[in-house]
Amino acid sequence: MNIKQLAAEKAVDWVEDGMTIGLGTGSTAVYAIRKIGELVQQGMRIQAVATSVESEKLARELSIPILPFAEVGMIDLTIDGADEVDPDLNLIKGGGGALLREKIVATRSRQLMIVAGENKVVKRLGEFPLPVEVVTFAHEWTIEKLASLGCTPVLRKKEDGDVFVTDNGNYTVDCHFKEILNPARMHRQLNDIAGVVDNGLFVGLASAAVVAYNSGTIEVRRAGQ
Ligand SMILES: O=C(CO)[C@H](O)[C@H](O)COP(=O)(O)O
Repeated sequence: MNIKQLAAEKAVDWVEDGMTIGLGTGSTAVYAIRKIGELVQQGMRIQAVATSVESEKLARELSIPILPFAEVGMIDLTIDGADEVDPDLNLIKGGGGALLREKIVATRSRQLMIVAGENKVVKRLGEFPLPVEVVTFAHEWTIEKLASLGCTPVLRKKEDGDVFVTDNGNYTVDCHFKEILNPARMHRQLNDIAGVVDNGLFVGLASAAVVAYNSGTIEVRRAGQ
């Protein structure tokens, strides 16, 4: 079993009968969705919301009931991946292009549990290029503003060379900072730019991280510990 699967399946231990679950996006979160699908097959009563079109499609294939947003009060538990996790459980997310929906779901969740291999754990955020979702209108100007914050911004493209468009019809700009000294301040500065919809810094949102190591051990880190 690879470390993504190890972490993701461990996190599903926290899923209980009757819960509303937030389904994350990405290659690690997929393992959690598949495991949750098995629980549903076994008769556990779970309802879910998804953080991307892709995750919703997989959930439906696995017969996981997807709730309309209007019918959801609080989400009990969201299980999602991350691109970087720092010692305070601040995160960079959005490598898979779903940061906005992931953040909306995270902020509606009693618990956000991050699942990650040890390679995602860092001392300081920023080595991974920070994804920023921007509206398409005058995105060239928004990119100039992003550069003024000290990063090298790169408009995300697909392998075929076309610009990557998010599930929300926006663009993603990957901002190469190398290091982000103050994630909370950077989060505010980025979202203050007109044209920015949101950015991939998740500050103070994660309640726990399940980290799997190549040795096969699993560590559960809790926020504030
Ligand atoms: O934030 C995300 C998608 O927007 C993903 O959770 C993040 O990119 C990690 O992906 P993976 O598990 O494939 O490494």
